[in-house]
This record gives sequence, structure tokens and C-alpha cells, in this order.
Amino acid sequence: MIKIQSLAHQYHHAPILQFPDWEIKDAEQWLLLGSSGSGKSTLLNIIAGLLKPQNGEVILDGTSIYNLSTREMDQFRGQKIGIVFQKPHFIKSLNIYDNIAIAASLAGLPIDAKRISLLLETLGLAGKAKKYTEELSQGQLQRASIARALVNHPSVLIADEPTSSLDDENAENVISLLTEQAASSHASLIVATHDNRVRNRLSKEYLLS
Ligand SMILES: Nc1ncnc2c1ncn2[C@@H]1O[C@H](COP(=O)(O)OP(=O)(O)OP(=O)(O)O)[C@@H](O)[C@H]1O
Repeated sequence: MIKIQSLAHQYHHAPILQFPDWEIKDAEQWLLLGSSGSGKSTLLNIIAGLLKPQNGEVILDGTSIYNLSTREMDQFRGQKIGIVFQKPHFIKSLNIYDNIAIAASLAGLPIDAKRISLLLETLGLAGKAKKYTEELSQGQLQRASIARALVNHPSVLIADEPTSSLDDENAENVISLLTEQAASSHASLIVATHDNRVRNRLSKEYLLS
């Protein structure tokens, strides 16, 4: 379960961004909506432990995450939070399997080769484990980034505009995989989007104005 309480953030000389309190129960699936500049990415970064807010708390599975030390936070994030960005970022010198495996190592977890193979298979990438990122299409890379986000069995899966650079078929595929995989891992899912193809696919909405 995630709770955000009294959250507010201000970038240098910019207006204060305030975020209504929000409680996300285990396995719930939420859309994060709001016009451009309303603070969606800022909020996702705060929930993901990547941006310390000036005010308020993020409580994930009972832990107030900004009370953790930097080292504790890095491990906590790696173990509890899976992140899918608009454009996937991978280490070019590693193949797809190793890019996913390193997410486990960085979180201080053992590498589970069976889990990685199963994820790649489920995400339609069974033959791509030994390929390098430049050998994959955008849709395949986005699916690989979902595998990486899920490898450590996170409690929450966060996706920031995951379909905006994809064509209809790949967008449909990626949103289905996100919702199915979150459900089968019993993870909470938060998807920030402008994409109308995604809007009718998740039942709950949190709106920033
Ligand atoms: N690093 C930064 N420094 C200063 N201002 C920033 C920074 N990042 C975001 N902002 C400002 O904070 C506000 C919220 O930005 P944010 O990217 O969170 O909005 P968003 O809802 O995700 O927008 P979009 O839908 O266009 O991606 C905007 O006014 C933006 O210009």
C-alpha cells in the first residue's frame, strides 16, 4: 500500500506544486491524469524515491521513504518499485538479459535466471535475451523495460507515458502487459498518460489540476 500525505514541491522560482492526498491499495490500478505541466512526472519521481519533496510524506508498505538514508533508499527502491519510462534507458554494452539481471544485483538481490527467462517469454521476447538494445525495435525495448521493472517482484509498478512513442499495436500490447503483469504480481500500478488509447484501460483515476 502507498500513501501520499500533504505533498508539495517547488522547483527553483516556479509556482508550488501541491498534490492531493492519495492512498493506493495493493494491486489497485490507477491512471494519473492532468494537463501538461500539472506535475505528473514530478509526482511519479517523488513516489519513486527519486525526488525529495519539500513537504509531506510518501509511505510505502509502512516505510516513510524519505526517512531512509541514500543507501537504504537505493536498495528499497530497487526491491519495491519498478519504473517504466516514456523511452527505455538501457546500458548499450550489455545484452537484454544482463540489463535485466543488473537490476537485481543493484537492488542487492540474487539473479534469478528462471524468472528473467519467464518474463522475457511472457513479454514476447524469448529469442532476444542475447541481443543488444540497438538490435531491438522501440516496442520490443519498451517490453524489455517492463521485464526489468518487474524482475524484483516490486510492490508498485510506475509508468510515465509508457505508450506515447509507440504505434497503436505496440501501445495496446504494452498497456495489456502492464495491467496483466501488475495483476499477476499483485503489484499496484500507476500509469501517467495523455494517451487516449490508455484511458479506458484502468479503472481508477487521480487527477492533477
Ligand atoms: N527540473 C525542473 N526544474 C524546474 N522546473 C521544473 C523541473 N521539472 C519540471 N518543472 C516544472 O514543474 C512543472 C511540472 O512539471 P512536470 O514535468 O511534473 O509536469 P507533467 O504534468 O508531467 O507535464 P507533461 O505532461 O508535459 O510531461 C512544470 O511547470 C515544469 O516546467
